[in-house]
Amino acid sequence: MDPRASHRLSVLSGHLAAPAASPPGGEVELQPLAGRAGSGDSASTSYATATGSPSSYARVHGEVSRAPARWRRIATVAKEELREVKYEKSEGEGIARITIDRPEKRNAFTPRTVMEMTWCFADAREDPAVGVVVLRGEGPLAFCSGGDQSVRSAAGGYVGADGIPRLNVLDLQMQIRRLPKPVIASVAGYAVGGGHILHMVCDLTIAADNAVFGQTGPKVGSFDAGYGSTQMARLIGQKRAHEMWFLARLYDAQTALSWGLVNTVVPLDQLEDETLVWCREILRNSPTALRVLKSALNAAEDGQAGIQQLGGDATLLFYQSEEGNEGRQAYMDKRAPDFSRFKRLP
Ligand SMILES: CC(C)(COP(=O)(O)OP(=O)(O)OC[C@H]1O[C@@H](n2cnc3c(N)ncnc32)[C@H](O)[C@@H]1OP(=O)(O)O)[C@@H](O)C(=O)NCCC(=O)NCCSC(=O)CCC(=O)c1ccccc1C(=O)O
Repeated sequence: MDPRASHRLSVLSGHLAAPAASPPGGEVELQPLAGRAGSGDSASTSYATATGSPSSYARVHGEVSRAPARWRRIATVAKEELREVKYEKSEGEGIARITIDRPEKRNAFTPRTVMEMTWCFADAREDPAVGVVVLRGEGPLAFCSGGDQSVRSAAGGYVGADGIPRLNVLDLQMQIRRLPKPVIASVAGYAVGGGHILHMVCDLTIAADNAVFGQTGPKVGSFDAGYGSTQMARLIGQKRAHEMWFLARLYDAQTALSWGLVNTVVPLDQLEDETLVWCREILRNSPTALRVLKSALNAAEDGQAGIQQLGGDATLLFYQSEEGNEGRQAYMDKRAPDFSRFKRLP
């Protein structure tokens, strides 16, 4: 563990020995996350204190529950049976979980896998009960090993049952970027090639300690000159991005953490729990704040499309305001709008 985190934890363990008063609902209590290996930084975030005792915020909110979720499997989405992806929602919690389900191929994706993921992400976006989406791979060996090379065609893409070559993962990347809810990549095992890019376009990445990251494109005659290059350079810097693409090496989870490619690293057997805790912590926060922040954090990188997303959020909020509705109502009433009661704040 990071020595700073270890020091903070030991300082705080004295203060946290007795559970804090539980807020109504009793689901949470303040206690250290014992045995957690992580970046240290994130492990200690909830406990950071300037006074030596838990802050009033920490006392009120406490730690989130680590109880297992109750997952409900959804077998059909958009009237299509899911064959290469598993889709689940947590009962009563607001978490949607999408699992690439081709472990025998290290979760490599075909055009069909990508379409199924697209349907699931669209469903998660539309469902008002969903507040956060998790993307992961089936089994401990791979998050995703990129495009399935056995269906890659010289005709210019990956080919499915319809015989049409596609690079539809590029649309999926944009869908994740523009989904107005947080998306977390939960990575066990290999995240390589197009699979590495998928985790990079997610908002957060939680890695197991067996996770391995890298691009293989130059070795297999492929590259991603879109987000796969630009987002990588934003995350880890130009020199490292050049290294990652030019040498096409694979890197372990600790290296990925030190490079800023992932948010935290946890033991493999804690990956699911830790991902749940992050989801639950996010779900406590204001959905509108999260939505606007996601747009804002992506706006500069995404150029006009990013500003459009952020601008859309502003319109959405304005449509909910009295001032916005005065304009609409006046039009419907066939009268001049009266905006005089709305202040021009400095
Ligand atoms: C992932 C490995 C490092 C794992 O190694 P190991 O644990 O030793 O397992 P293996 O024995 O190699 O694999 C088990 C089994 O799975 C098959 N398999 C694994 N990955 C793939 C794959 N990507 N395609 C097809 N099959 C795969 C493997 O052949 C084995 O099958 P057997 O029948 O048992 O032999 C290692 O497997 C590995 O290096 N895999 C290849 C990684 C790779 O090169 N991926 C493709 C990179 S290119 C890409 O993803 C482009 C995608 C794309 O659509 C795109 C296109 C254009 C622009 C942008 C994009 C974009 O994605 O952004």
